[in-house]
Amino acid sequence: MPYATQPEASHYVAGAYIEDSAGDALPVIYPATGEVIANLHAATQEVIDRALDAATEAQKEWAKLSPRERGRVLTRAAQILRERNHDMSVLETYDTGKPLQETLVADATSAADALEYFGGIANGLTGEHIPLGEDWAYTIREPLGVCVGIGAWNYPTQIAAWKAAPALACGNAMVFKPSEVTPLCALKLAEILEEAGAPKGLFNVVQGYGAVGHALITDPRVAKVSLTGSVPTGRKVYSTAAEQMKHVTMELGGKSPLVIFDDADLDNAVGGAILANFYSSGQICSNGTRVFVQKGIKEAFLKRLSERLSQAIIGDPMDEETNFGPMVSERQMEIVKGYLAKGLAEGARLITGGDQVDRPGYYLTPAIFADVTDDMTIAREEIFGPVMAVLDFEEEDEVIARANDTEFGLSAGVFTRDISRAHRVIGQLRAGTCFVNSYNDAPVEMPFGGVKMSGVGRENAKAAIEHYSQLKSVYVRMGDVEAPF
Ligand SMILES: NC(=O)c1ccc[n+]([C@@H]2O[C@H](COP(=O)([O-])OP(=O)(O)OC[C@H]3O[C@@H](n4cnc5c(N)ncnc54)[C@H](O)[C@@H]3O)[C@@H](O)[C@H]2O)c1
Repeated sequence: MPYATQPEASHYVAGAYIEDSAGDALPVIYPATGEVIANLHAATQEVIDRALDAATEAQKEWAKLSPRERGRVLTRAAQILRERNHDMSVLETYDTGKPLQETLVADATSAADALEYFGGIANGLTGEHIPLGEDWAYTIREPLGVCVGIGAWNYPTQIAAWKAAPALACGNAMVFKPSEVTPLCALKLAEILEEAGAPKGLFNVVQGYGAVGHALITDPRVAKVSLTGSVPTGRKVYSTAAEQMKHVTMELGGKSPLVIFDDADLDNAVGGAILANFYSSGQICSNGTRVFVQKGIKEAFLKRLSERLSQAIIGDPMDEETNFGPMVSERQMEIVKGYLAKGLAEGARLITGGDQVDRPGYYLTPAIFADVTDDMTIAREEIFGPVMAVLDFEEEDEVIARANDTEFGLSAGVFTRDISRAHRVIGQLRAGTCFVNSYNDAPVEMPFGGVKMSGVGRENAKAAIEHYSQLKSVYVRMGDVEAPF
């Protein structure tokens, strides 16, 4: 292996790599070959304690710094990340299997964007002055304390940074637990933050399965948990956090609608549907996997889509020509195969794809089902793989009702040349993150998150500040106190 994928140790705590081999084995598998590329261990309670103690100590000092000084550390970390973009992208590809063509532009770069953004606004996080006649009040925006971040496996660098950047900007410390499937990238982020001047213990990484996540969120030293994961995990984590009244951010799953009207620009709509279903081999929470296509454009849409899909270059993700990589794990590939079989059994028409590629690793060709109906399993459940379901519709009101008929509400998109219709429809779709004539853009300046079962709270943009800080109100009396006795 030309690139060192085995880290010095499993965890990064208080500014150093530490190991405790008593923890459960955590092998790291390269999805493109099935090879083990690193051997780690899940954190033991001792490691968890050390991380939470270090974070508690570091947070006190960090919160005393001026916001400008905190911001400067984040901005410097962004710069280092950009300088190391190539190595970070290679590591992201080893961790996830996503093609280097993607990771070079979407992962460490997005993480750097977040650090830069929150570094930039740190010194603008002020309270307000409230005039009350002679008296007055003011508010102070205070940190929460120690925050726990728990990640999913599809965007390991980005998820870690999207949580760390606003948390640290607000004066919090963080203990981050990456997904057990992709544990490598967050360790590098911890190194870089410290190199940029973050105090030891401010951002710690502990590895582990769900039990480690559970131990972190039940610990009284923790003030907040931000989870990126599935709805079933979100339910558990939210209810556990509620027992100690902890703050939460929940970035969960989706089954988002992409609505294509027959006046849409065909190539843009097809491009949008590809981005909404096949980028990162379909392993994106906000994907528009229910593609509602108006009857007038349906056949042309399917034809153009099939043509463009034949241009997918499936292969070695380290080859920059490759634009479609493997699934993250054998388990995920088997889950997706199960959905493909259900789609066929329930009567959907497979237009193309869905085959396991004859090579090592966990490759499935991108699949399109047409004639999908609302009640089919592939139209109701999150698949988290390269499977597009195309559903027909005729009327605007009809498609809005059907698009909203889901427990999820993460994202939604509309393609049409009629600008009034675009905004009218988006206005009625129950989703947190929406797109007009586009899909899956995630600039850090725009809030990201879901409604209904897809989540609570928002990441990115100024909105994230609300979720990593709390207001203290102070009433100031200028005159004498009048008491009844
Ligand atoms: N909304 C978003 O921003 C977003 C982004 C990416 C992925 N996702 C969602 O993530 C899911 C795929 O990721 P996944 O398979 O890693 O999700 P998952 O729910 O299986 O795991 C997510 C994380 O939670 C941890 N975990 C599991 N049980 C836990 C428990 N009881 N207590 C604390 N932590 C626990 C896991 O170890 C992992 O780190 C999909 O549903 C996808 O939609 C959402």
